[in-house]
Amino acid sequence: MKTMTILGSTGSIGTQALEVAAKHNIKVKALAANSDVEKLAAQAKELLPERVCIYREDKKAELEKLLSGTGIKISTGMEGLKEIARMDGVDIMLNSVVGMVGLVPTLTAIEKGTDIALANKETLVAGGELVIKAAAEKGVKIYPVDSEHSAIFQCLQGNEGNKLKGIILTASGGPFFGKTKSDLEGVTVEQALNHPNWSMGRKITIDSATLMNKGLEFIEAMWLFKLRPEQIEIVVHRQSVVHSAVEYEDNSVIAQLGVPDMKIPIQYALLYPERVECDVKKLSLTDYGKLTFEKPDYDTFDCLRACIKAVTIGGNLPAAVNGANEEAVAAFLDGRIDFLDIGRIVMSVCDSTPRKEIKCVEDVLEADRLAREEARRLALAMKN
Ligand SMILES: NC(=O)C1=CN([C@@H]2O[C@H](COP(=O)(O)OP(=O)(O)OC[C@H]3O[C@@H](n4cnc5c(N)ncnc54)[C@H](OP(=O)(O)O)[C@@H]3O)[C@@H](O)[C@H]2O)C=CC1
Ligand SMILES: CC(=O)[C@@H](O)[C@H](O)COP(=O)(O)O
Ligand SMILES: [Mn+2]
Repeated sequence: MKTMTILGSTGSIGTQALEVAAKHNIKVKALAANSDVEKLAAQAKELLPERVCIYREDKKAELEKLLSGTGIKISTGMEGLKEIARMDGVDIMLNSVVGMVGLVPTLTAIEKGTDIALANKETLVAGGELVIKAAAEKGVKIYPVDSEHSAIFQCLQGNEGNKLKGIILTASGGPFFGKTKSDLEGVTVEQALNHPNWSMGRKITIDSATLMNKGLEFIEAMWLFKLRPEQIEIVVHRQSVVHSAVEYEDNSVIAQLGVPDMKIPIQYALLYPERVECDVKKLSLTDYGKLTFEKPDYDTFDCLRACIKAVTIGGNLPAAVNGANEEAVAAFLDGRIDFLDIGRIVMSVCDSTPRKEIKCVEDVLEADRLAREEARRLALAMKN
C-alpha cells in the first residue's frame, strides 16, 4: 500500500488530496495544519495517522483533548512539521501548506530522501535553487501539483531527450481581467475573492486577482523545468481549460486540457505515472464552444511585473517579493490596505531590496524576514 503524509491537510488542496487518497487506498501516516484544530482532529479520528502537527502551540491542548485515547502523537511548530517530513516509510509527502513556511519541511523531506508532491509554490519561489539542487543530489522526485506545472509535466512525458523550446503558461486573468488601475481603486475583499473558475484558499485567490499567482508560477516553472525567463510566455485564457502547454524545437505545441478541477493534478502527482479513474467531470469542448487567448496586462498588474523583474535579477529578490506579498495579502484580507496597495508594496520591496546571493536556507529566511519588515512598514504607512 502506498503511504503519504500531508502538510496543510485542512486546506483546499489538503482536503481534496484526502479524497484522492481514500479513493485510491493510500495510507495517510501524518497530517498537519496551522490552527484549525476541529477539522484536523476530525481527519485524524477518521484516518488514525501515526502523527499530527498543529503549528500553533496555543492550540495543542485543545487538540490533545479532542484526540485523547487515540494514541496519535501530537507535535507543534516548525519542529512538528520537520518531524513529519523526517518520518520513516513514507512514499510521498504532499506539501500543501500556504506560504514560504513550507520551505524548511520541504528541504527536510528531501534530506530524508522522501519524494514530494508540491502544491506549495512559495517554497520554490523563495528557495528554488536550494530545493532543486538538494533534490537532484538526493535523487528525490518533486511532482508538481499546481495545475499549470502539472500540465507542463504531463506534456513532457514521453519526450525525454527532446529539447524544450519554451512553455506557454496560461492564466485565467482572475476576477479583474480587463480592468484598469482606476477601475480597481477601492475594490473589496469579497470582489477580489470571486475567482471566475477555481475555488481555492484565500491567499492564492487574492494572488490570482493581483496576478501575483502568475508571477509566482513563472518563477516556479523556471525552477521545475530549468527555463530562462524568455522561454516562458504568459497567455490569458479565461476558461481555464488549457492548463498550459510546451513547445518543442519543431514548433510543435503540446497542451494538457481538462475541466478546472484540482483533483486531476493532485491525483497525477500522487499516483504518477498511473492514469486511473478520477472523480472529475468529463471535459466537453463543445459545451465550451470557444476557447480564447489574450495577452496579459503588465501595466495594471504590478505584482506580475515585480515577479519577473525579481527573478531576472535573481539571488534574494524572488524570496523578497514573495515575503512582501504574503504580508501585503494578509493586510488586504484584514482590511488594513487597499487592493492596489498589494502591488505597490510588492513592487516597492522589489525596487528597494539590494541583490544578495542565496547560499543556504538561512539566506532565504533572512531575505524573507527583511522583506516582511519593509512590507509591514509600508502597509502601516498606507493604512486605510
Ligand atoms: N487551492 C488550489 O486550488 C491551489 C493551491 N495551490 C497552492 O497550494 C498551497 C495551499 O493552497 P490552498 O489549499 O488553497 O490553501 P488553504 O488556505 O485552503 O489551506 C492552507 C493549508 O495550510 C495550512 N497551514 C498554513 N500555515 C501552516 C503552518 N504554518 N503549518 C502547518 N499548516 C499550515 C492550513 O491550516 P489551517 O486550516 O489550520 O489554517 C491549511 O491546511 C498554496 O501554496 C497555494 O498557492 C496551488 C495550486 C492550486
Ligand atoms: C488551480 C491553480 O493551479 C491555480 O494556481 C490557478 O492557476 C489560479 O488561476 P489563475 O492564477 O490563472 O487565475
Ligand atoms: Mn496554478
